Amino acid sequence: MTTTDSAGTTRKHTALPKARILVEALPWLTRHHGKTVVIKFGGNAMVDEELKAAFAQDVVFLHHAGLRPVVVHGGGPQISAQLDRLGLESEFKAGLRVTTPEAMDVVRMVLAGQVQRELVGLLNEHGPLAVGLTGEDAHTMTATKHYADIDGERVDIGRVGEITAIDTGAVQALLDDGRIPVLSSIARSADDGHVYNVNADTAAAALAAALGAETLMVLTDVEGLYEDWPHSDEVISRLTASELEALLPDLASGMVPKMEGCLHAVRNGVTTARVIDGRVQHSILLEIFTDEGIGTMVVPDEAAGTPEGKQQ
Ligand SMILES: Nc1ncnc2c1ncn2[C@@H]1O[C@H](COP(=O)(O)OP(=O)(O)O)[C@@H](O)[C@H]1O
Ligand SMILES: CC(=O)N[C@@H](CCC(=O)OP(=O)(O)O)C(=O)O
Repeated sequence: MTTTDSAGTTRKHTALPKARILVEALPWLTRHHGKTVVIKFGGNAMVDEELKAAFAQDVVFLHHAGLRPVVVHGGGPQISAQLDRLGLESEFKAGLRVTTPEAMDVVRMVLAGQVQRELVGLLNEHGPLAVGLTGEDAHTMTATKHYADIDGERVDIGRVGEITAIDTGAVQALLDDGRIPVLSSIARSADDGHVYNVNADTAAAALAAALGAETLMVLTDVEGLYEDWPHSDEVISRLTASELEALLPDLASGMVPKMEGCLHAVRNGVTTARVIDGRVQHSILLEIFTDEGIGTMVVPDEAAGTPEGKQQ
């Protein structure tokens, strides 16, 4: 926009579009204030340094905007790379890593010792905010051994866990203290004392439900849930829990735990679960604070009649 004053001087105003963006954020700031948002940062979305730094900025922004962000991180590709360096194979069944006791040591080392440390470090460049923990800490997550269901058969896939209980005490205390909890998806079993490898999408969804979060946001390396993957890249922008349930048997690999997690979350009190493209810089801010919803949004059946778009 330009203006011309009485002396005939023309000035270009560049600030207005920036102000518009801030004003557009106002209703979303009001709506989300004080609400808990669980953000799952997938290993495949952690592709470069700039993206990781932008992710940290977004999470810190949410914190300063009055939301209560909780990060659950993945690290599948990072675990596979380390196993490979050690000459150990990566095998997946039903979308889950077959985890031998030897591989479990590597999973724990990479998630808690490498990926979590890196994210905590990036967040803490903005202040003393992030505190890392695993599901083992303060019994935040308790697991039991999970068996994969492959064509109706119960298959042993080693030290893979499913969550049986969540104690939100430590996470709530950190949030109340103005911190940003960063969780690795590892949990101890109360049955046998072993530490188990839990899929990070499943862990994030279970935590979102236990915390009574408003939003579960899953950042990955695709635009959202594709309708006919891998044949088309048409993203499903919104679907209800029942619609998602009907789709689940046809989903493949990495999307299975993600969409099962979204379903679990919205069936257990979370208002919306979203799968968004973590390769887009500042995708979290775009999703939370602007009118343009991106990715796939899952809503409870009761919300079926509400308008399209970011109304939840
Ligand atoms: N219907 C689908 N829509 C989108 N992606 C799909 C679909 N089915 C399978 N995928 C695969 O799921 C992958 C994401 O899951 P995953 O590799 O586990 O990522 P992350 O590390 O983010 O958890 C995508 O890169 C894609 O290859
Ligand atoms: C049981 C199981 O498969 N656990 C995952 C845990 C990490 C994870 O989920 O990472 P992403 O989110 O990056 O895929 C694994 O070992 O790869």
